[in-house]
Amino acid sequence: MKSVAMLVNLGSPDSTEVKDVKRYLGEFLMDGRVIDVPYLLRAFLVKGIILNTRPKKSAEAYKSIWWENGSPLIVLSERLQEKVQAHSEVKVELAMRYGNPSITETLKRIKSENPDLENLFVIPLYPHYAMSSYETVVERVREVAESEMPGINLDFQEPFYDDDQYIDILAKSIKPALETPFTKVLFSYHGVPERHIKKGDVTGNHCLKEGCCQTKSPAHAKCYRHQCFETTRLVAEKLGLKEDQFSVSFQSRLGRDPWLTPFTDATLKEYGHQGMERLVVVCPAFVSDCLETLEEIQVEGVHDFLGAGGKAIEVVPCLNDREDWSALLGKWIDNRTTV
Ligand SMILES: C=CC1=C(C)c2cc3[nH]c(cc4nc(cc5[nH]c(cc1n2)c(C)c5CCC(=O)O)C(CCC(=O)O)=C4C)c(C)c3C=C
Ligand SMILES: [Fe+2]
Ligand SMILES: [Fe+2]
Repeated sequence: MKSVAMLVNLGSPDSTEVKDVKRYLGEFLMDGRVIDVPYLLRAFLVKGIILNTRPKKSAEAYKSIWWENGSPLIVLSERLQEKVQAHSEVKVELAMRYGNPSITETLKRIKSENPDLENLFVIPLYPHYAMSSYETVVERVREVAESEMPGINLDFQEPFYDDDQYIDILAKSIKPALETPFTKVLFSYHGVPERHIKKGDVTGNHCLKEGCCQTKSPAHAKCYRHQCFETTRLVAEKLGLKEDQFSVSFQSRLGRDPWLTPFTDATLKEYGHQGMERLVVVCPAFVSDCLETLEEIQVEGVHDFLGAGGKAIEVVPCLNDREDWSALLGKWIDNRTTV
């Protein structure tokens, strides 16, 4: 069956100009799986409130991390695509959920370059299931493919939060930071509103109760919190970390609804106040470094920790275009496709 593979990451603005950041945030936040309220209320919140103030502030943040050749997230995703291609027999394409290269533009090009295409294998570049990340990629690809490439078989890589080879690579990426004596490893994941976890609970009655994420349940197939805890547990086990040598927190919240806790910023300040000797931070929800790791953690987070009295902190880079990670993606592609 003639196949093409497509990696999909979140996306970034086209530039750090306020108008481009505004367009990008508009597309991102008008996604009903990100701000999950009825359309009219969402339009009021996003267009009437958020887009009046946030783009200017976000543009400043993007300026502080932007590279000569563009957004780190895009550049790193392109490098990853190139490396994965070197490990795969089938053509590997790249699209972004928001901004460019868009899913629509990419599927149109794939179709025109491969008139005999039968199968598209999609890898959302998220280890964990969240309606605002993994699920929105799957649904958007389905929607666009229905009009741009009807009849083509669609196959999606499942969230890989507990895949043994992925865990091994993540553990290897952290190991060098643990060669210097350390106090703790903080696993900081992107946050989501608690409501999203409850919405994804197929049992209707499992999530966000005492010990829920540690109690076996069919809800876990879509429980972002459980999957983050599992990645943490498996990596900690691989690295031989004791219970008091690691913890989990959630970063990047938006709005006033309850989001997953504990928050990363509060945790970093608390560790700083304790005068912690040496903290290692890793952000496994992101496979590519981006605004949320380079600015929120490496600049703001480090400043918060050291400012509160912490002694030393090291932030582990995301997997980015590591050779072992690129090879694993290439293997997943070749196992699921034929040229
Ligand atoms: C793990 C993946 C992500 C989830 C889940 C997620 C949920 C989520 N995000 C917002 C709001 C924003 N996120 C922003 C940036 C951003 N988010 C992710 C990943 C996930 N988001 C990444 C990789 C990035 C960085 C993009 C880049 O260009 O580098 C932003 C934009 C920046 C800003 O203005 O702060 C917003 C806004 C919500 C509301 C949400 C879940 C409901
Ligand atoms: Fe759970
Ligand atoms: Fe986000």
